[in-house]
Amino acid sequence: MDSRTKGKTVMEVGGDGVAVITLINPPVNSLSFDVLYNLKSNYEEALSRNDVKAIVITGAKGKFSGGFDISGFSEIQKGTMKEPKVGFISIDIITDLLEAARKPSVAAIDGLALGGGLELSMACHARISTPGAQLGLPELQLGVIPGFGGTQRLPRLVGLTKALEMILTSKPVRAEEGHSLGLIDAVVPSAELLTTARRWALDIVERRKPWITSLLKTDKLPPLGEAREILKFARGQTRKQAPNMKHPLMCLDALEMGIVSGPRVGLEKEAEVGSQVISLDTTKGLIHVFFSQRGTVKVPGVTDRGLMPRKIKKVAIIGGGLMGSGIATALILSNYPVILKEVNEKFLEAGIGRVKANLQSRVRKGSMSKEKFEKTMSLLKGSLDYESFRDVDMVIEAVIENISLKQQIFADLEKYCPQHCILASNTSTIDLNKIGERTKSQDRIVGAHFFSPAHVMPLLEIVRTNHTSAQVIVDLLDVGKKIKKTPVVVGNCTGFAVNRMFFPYTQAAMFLVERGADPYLIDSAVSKFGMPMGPFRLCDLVGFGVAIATATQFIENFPERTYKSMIIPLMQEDKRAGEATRKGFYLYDDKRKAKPDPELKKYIEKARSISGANVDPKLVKLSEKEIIEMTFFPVVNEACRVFAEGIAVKAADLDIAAIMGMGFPPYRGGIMFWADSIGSKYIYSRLDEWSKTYGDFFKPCAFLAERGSKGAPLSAPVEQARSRL
Ligand SMILES: CCCCCCCCC[C@H](O)CC(=O)SCCNC(=O)CCNC(=O)[C@H](O)C(C)(C)COP(=O)(O)OP(=O)(O)OC[C@H]1O[C@@H](n2cnc3c(N)ncnc32)[C@H](O)[C@@H]1OP(=O)(O)O
Ligand SMILES: NC(=O)c1ccc[n+]([C@@H]2O[C@H](COP(=O)([O-])OP(=O)(O)OC[C@H]3O[C@@H](n4cnc5c(N)ncnc54)[C@H](O)[C@@H]3O)[C@@H](O)[C@H]2O)c1
Repeated sequence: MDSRTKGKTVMEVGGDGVAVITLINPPVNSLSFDVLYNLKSNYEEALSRNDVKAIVITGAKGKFSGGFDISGFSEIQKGTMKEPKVGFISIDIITDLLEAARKPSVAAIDGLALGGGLELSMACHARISTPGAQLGLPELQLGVIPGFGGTQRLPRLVGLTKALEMILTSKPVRAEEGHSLGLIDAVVPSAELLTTARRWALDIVERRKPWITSLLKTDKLPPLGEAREILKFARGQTRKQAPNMKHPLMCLDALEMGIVSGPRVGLEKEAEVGSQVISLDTTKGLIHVFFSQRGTVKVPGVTDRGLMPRKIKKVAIIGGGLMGSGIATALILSNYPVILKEVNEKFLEAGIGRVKANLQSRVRKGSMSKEKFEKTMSLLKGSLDYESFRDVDMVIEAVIENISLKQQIFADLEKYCPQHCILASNTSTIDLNKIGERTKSQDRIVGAHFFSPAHVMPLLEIVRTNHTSAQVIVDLLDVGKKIKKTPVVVGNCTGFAVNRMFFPYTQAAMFLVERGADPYLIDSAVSKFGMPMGPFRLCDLVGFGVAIATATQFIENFPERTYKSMIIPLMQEDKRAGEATRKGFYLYDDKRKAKPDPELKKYIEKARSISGANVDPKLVKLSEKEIIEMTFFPVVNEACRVFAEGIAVKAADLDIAAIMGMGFPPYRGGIMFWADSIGSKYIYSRLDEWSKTYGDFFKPCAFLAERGSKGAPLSAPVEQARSRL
């Protein structure tokens, strides 16, 4: 491949008169402009050659196409690439050249046909696929819309309701379902794919198979009135589920236009809207997240050293409580044999019971068969001692947060486990160097910080000390991938990245409430901003025991910037400790529905009298924007400290940690991306002002002060970071 080009196509004309065009752009044959312009040239040639009767499009190396090259969107956003004329690709090339050609085209789909890949195939006159192929239009997930005719052709091939489901959920269907929906014409084994597609194309020429132009089909479309009702319902649902995003509604506009005014007008609307969405802030955020999520596994000095992950054949977990049972579930679900160690029979049985319950819930929901359940459970063995640890490749300790207990366990592990065995701890706050103090195994000690519930939450913080070997990190990154987590490698400190960022968020909320702000209005503003719930609802969910234990660690380690509120301890004293006790900041009914509690005022007033805080009329009447700034700018401040200290290697890793560990809205691009969209100068000036009025909790750190003074982006690489890694 020419080093300046990004991808290409090749065309081979067979003796049978079929031109086979192969999309080549590893790793997923994405449709870059180079690929698309090459495809256009191939078509022009094939259509002008007398020896070509029909065309087959396929993808190299078992993948049809993962869609439009997403980096093209970033380039258009940055202005480093010029946007082609609106509709040039979808109308001029895909519709007028390919679909309207006098020679038929057949798509031969192996592996995946996503986004623009599926759209290209839908413009062909038939689609043949292999059994495992995935077919979908996931564009909305990226903040864009299907822009190569997908909003017009998919409803015409599979019906309006199914098309809306596929587009709005971004979920792909498998080939078999695609076949029954009418999206795929035949499913054949991989080895027969090309021969079947060639034959099918010639059969169309010879009129033995129908010549179907997807764009002109109408048989699957409902009558206009019904279609309008379906679309109205879809709009309502979309407004509810994605209130802060415009592009899903814009996508529905294009879809509706095609149904009401015909597919050509629909294509034009799609092209117009497709171009507009690229510059939306939410789209910039989502595209940043796509690449950042894939970037977390690229760790300078670790993953660029040619190290191969070692095979982890067996894992042991110590502690079958909330976290240990969740981690065990995640591991056995990915076929790792697991030993679960507990202190006695009763606790062991309870731990195994929790794993069982996690899997049974899948069986109940129909996402796991009974057979698979039995098979998965058979990978889990219980133990009360270390004898069975002699051949394990990795241990994950998940006992209660107690330093001396963890130290004793690690000393025992060194005695019983083989020398190559990775010794990981799931501690949320404790310094790993302290945990390993009584061993000589510092190079294989690492943090494997899962989030609760561990079998559901997608983030895994891999915590390395100055001694952890690169090989151990590479091994854990591989395990993370296999158990379908997004790993973020961070340095060793109290709270690591996520909990350090989380803490000022809840602290700021307590600060505001002690000065007269309404906790329910804070929760409402934060939910509207896009967090799954507000800080007070979250404290109730986590439980006050955990909240106090975490706060204690932060007060000990970062006393200068901890706001010591008594609201939670006072409620805890009265045995109202959050959702589990049915009372916390909210009251909970039998269905765990939260409702505000007028009695909360009493605790707030008492806490206020202890801290000596006064009601501040300005803070009583905060706007939603001000609430967001006063709760999230302290988070940005802490994220800056984490970045400056080298706890996170890249700002984008903090974006992913915030999204996956805190529930920060992905369409805002993550904490650092969002901060940069507001500007370091403004954030610095607000924090500086608040720190002068309200104290050191808001004091901007040196990194933020430095970048803020120049208005420099917070996410730009740290040159002189004091590496803690
Ligand atoms: C207005 C003018 C502009 C022109 C008009 C545009 C009109 C838009 C047309 C179209 O409708 C829009 C689209 O098609 S948007 C793209 C839709 N496709 C997707 O959303 C798929 C995204 N990819 C995935 O979901 C997954 O990557 C996968 C394909 C399922 C593969 O998953 P797997 O786990 O195996 O591998 P990953 O680690 O995810 O990816 C491997 C590497 O491949 C890169 N990559 C994947 N897909 C794309 C892509 N579409 N474009 C560019 N790069 C892609 C990914 O980044 C990884 O790269 P690394 O460098 O990290 O290895
Ligand atoms: N709860 C969370 O949300 C969360 C999130 C991330 C990390 N963590 C961390 O995970 C760890 C475990 O937390 P948890 O919430 O699962 O606690 P938990 O109390 O639910 O479970 C701990 C389990 O460890 C067992 N145990 C104690 N000593 C043991 C020993 N010597 N051998 C075997 N088992 C032993 C206990 O019997 C108990 O079942 C802690 O370090 C915590 O900080 C917790």
